[in-house]
Amino acid sequence: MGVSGCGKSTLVAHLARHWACPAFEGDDFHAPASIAKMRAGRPLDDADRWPWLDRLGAAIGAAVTDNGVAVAACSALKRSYRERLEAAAGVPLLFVLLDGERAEIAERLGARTGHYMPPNLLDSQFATLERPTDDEPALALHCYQPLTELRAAVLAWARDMATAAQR
Ligand SMILES: Nc1ncnc2c1ncn2[C@@H]1O[C@H](COP(=O)(O)OP(=O)(O)OP(=O)(O)O)[C@@H](O)[C@H]1O
Ligand SMILES: O=C(O)[C@H](O)[C@@H](O)[C@H](O)[C@H](O)CO
Repeated sequence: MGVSGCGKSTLVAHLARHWACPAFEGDDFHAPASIAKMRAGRPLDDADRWPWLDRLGAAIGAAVTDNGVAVAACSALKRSYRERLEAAAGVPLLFVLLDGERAEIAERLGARTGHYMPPNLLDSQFATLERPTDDEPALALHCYQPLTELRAAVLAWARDMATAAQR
């Protein structure tokens, strides 16, 4: 989870390779009207996001039921979005926040090509972001770290969470 361009899709691809598990790209679950809205430089609102979270959550839930584990790249900016996603999945979810400074993420977005999300929506992404609090099953990492370090941190944390859940 995290704002546009923080590195969600990149990390998810690495984790899916490691776990040999299904991977979902949140961008693929948006309604065409939502993609058009973002492309036009207008941020999504709650009404745009609820059905999107329901579709993505259902896909995650089905994959976890079949496979035991799945990973997904989803902004999940507000706590209520994370709760909605988990309710739609029907299985416990763990969240990894890729956090960073606006300037550095803006630089990454500026360098990225072939994506519909305009960099000028970054301010609204940060304004909407509710960082997970201590009572959420979430790990916060700095998105500037090399991917190998991000992956290692997630794998170690997920192992600990799985062990704790079995106790
Ligand atoms: N750990 C990293 N270090 C350096 N660059 C990275 C890292 N992770 C991702 N990037 C680069 O940052 C850009 C954004 O990454 P990515 O598309 O994975 O972000 P995202 O959060 O999935 O974005 P969106 O939500 O807009 O789809 C890409 O150009 C990617 O190559
Ligand atoms: O909640 C949102 O506003 C959206 O999910 C956006 O974050 C984009 O879909 C995505 O991140 C692509 O850049």
